[in-house]
Amino acid sequence: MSEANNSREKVKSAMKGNGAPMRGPGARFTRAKEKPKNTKVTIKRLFGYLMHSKVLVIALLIVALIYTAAGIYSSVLIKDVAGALGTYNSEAKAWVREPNEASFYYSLWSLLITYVVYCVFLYLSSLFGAFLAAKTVRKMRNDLFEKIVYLPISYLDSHFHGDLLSRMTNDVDNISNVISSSITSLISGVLTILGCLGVMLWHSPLLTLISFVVLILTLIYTKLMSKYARPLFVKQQGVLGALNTQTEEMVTGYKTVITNNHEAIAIEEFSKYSDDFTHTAIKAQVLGSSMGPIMNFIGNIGYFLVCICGALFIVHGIGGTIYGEPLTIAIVIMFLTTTKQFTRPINEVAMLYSSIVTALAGAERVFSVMDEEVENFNGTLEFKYDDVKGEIDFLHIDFGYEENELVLKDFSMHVDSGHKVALVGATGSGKTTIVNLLLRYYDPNSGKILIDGKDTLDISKKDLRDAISIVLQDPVLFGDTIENNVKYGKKDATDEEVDFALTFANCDSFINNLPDGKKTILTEGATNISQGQRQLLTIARAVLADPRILILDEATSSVDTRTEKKVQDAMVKLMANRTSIIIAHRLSTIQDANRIIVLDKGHVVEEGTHKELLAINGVYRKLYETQFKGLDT
Ligand SMILES: Nc1ncnc2c1ncn2[C@@H]1O[C@H](COP(=O)(O)OP(=O)(O)OP(=O)(O)O)[C@@H](O)[C@H]1O
Repeated sequence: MSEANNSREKVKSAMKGNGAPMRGPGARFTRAKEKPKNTKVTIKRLFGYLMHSKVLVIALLIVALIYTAAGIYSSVLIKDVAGALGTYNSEAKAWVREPNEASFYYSLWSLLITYVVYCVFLYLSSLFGAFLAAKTVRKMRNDLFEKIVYLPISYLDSHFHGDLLSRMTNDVDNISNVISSSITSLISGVLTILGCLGVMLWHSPLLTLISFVVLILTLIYTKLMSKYARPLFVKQQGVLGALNTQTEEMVTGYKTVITNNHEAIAIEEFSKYSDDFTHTAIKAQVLGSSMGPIMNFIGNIGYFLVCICGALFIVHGIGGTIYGEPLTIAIVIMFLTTTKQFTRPINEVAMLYSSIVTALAGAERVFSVMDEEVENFNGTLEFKYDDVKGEIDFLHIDFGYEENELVLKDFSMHVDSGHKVALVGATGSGKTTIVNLLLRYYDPNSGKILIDGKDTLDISKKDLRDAISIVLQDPVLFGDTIENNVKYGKKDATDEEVDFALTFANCDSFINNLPDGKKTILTEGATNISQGQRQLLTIARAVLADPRILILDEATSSVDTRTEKKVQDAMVKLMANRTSIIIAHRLSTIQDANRIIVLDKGHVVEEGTHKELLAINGVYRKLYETQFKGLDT
C-alpha cells in the first residue's frame, strides 16, 4: 500500500505542471526542469524538420499555389459570368449594358475548368501533405530514439519511462497528424488571404476595408485563445504522459500487482488518473472546439457587412475600383465569394486549432528530450581490450546521486588483477553504486577510479565497457531467440562460440529440452523460461563477451537448489582467472574471495578475507551469523 501511495505521489507531482514527470533519489521525486517554452522556437525547429524534405515542401508549395490561385480566379470568373449577363433597367425597359453571350459561355466554361484544376490540385496537396508528414515524423522519431539510446543513465534513472514512451508515440503522432492535415491549409490559407486581398483591393479598396473587420476580429480572438487554451493543451499532454507511466508500471509490474491482490486498487488509481486526463482534456476541448463556430460567426459577420455596405456603396456611388470604375453588383457578388474564401482557411485552421496546439505542446516535449545532453563517450587514453589486465583502484571517492547527499564517502578499494573481491553490506549501503561508478554510468564528485593505473575518466566509455561485463541479479533478456540474446555479449560470435558459451554456462540441458532449442523465441522479459534459466543465459552472454573484468550482482531471488548449484558452478568457472567484483547477498558464496569489503552507509567498515573478518567479530560476523543461524561456522 505504501508503495502504491508513493507511486501515486510521483505521478501526482508529475502531473502538477507541464513538464515531464521526473524522479530521483533523496529529495527524490522532483519535477523535470524543462526548458522554458517558446512557441516561435518550437515552430522554427519543426520547420527545420520539414526542410529535410525540401523537394516535397517545394512541390507542396507549388501545388498549393495553383489550387489557391484557381480558387481565387474562380471568384473573378463568377464576377465575369454575372457581368456577362448585362444590366437591365426595368423602369426604362432597356439594357444599360447588353448581355454578352460569348463572354458568358467563355466565363462559364473557364469556371468549370478552374473548378476541376482546383479539385485535382487540392487532392495532390493532401497527398503531398501526407508524404511530408510521414517523412518528417520518421526523421523526428529516429532522432528521438537515437537521443534516448545515448542519454546518460542518470536521465533514464530519473524520468518516468511511460512519459518517455508517450513522447515517442503520442507526441510524435500528434505532430504527424497536424502536418498531414494542417500544413496545406496553412500554406493555402496564407496564399488565399494574400491573393484575395490583392483581388479585393483591386476591385474596391473601400469594400476591402470592410472585409478587414473579419481579419481584425480573428486576430483578437486567436490571441485570446492562445492565452487561455494553449496552457490547457500543454497540460493535457503532461497528464497523458503520467497516464502512460501508470499503464507502463502496471504492465511491467503486473505479477506484483496480482500477487498482492492489488487489482482493484490499481484500477481505482488508474481511473483517478484517467479522470484527471479526461477533465483536463474536456476543459481544453471546450475552449478548442469553440474556435470553429466562433470563427465561422466572425466570417459570417464579414459576409453580412459586405452585403449591406456593398448595396449602400452602389446606391451612393462610392467604393469604385482602383482603376476608376464604379462598384457593380457583379463586383459585390465577387466580394461575397472572396470574403467566404478569405475566411475559409481561417476557419479551417480554427477547426484544427486543438490539434495544432496539442502538436505544438508535443513538439515542445519531444524537443526538450532532444535538448538533453548525451553521454560523452570520448576518451584520451589508449585502452585496448587485449591489453587490459584488470587491476582496479577506487581512490577517495565521494559520490551522491543528489547534490549534498553523499552515498559514498571517501571510499577506497584496490582489486589486484585476476582477484575476486566481494562487496557486502546492508541494503542501500552503496554496493551497486560502486559498480555504477566503475562502469561510468555515473561519475564521482571527487576522487579517482583507475583501471590498470589509468583514470577511467580518460578512457572512452566504449573501450571501458568492452572490457567489463555485468551479470545482473534481474537478468535482462529481450524478446528474441535464445541464441541472439546470448550473442548480445558478442555480436559477431560464431555458432561454435555460442554453443560453447551455452555449455559452459550449464544451459545446454534445459535448451535441449526446448522444442526449438537455442532458436526458441523468448517472450518479453523471458517469462517463458524460469528465473534460474534466465540467470544461466545471462552468464552465457558474459562467457561470450569474455570480459577482462566481471561484475556479478548476485541474485537474491532463490531458485531451486539444483538450478542454484548450476548457476553457482557456472559463475565460479566464469570468474576463474579474471578480475571479479561480486555484489554478494549470500555470504556462503564468497568465502573463497581474495577480499571481502564490508560497507555501511557508503563507508568501508571492515575489510579482509572471510576468515579474517570472522575473527574480527564485527559487522561481517554478525551478518554471517544472521544468515547461518544455527549452523556451525
Ligand atoms: N539511481 C539512483 N538514483 C538515486 N539514488 C539512488 C540510485 N540508486 C541508488 N540510490 C540510492 O543510493 C543509496 C545506495 O544504493 P545502492 O543501490 O548502491 O545500494 P546497495 O548496497 O546496492 O543496495 P541493495 O543491496 O539493496 O541492492 C541508496 O540510498 C539508494 O536509495
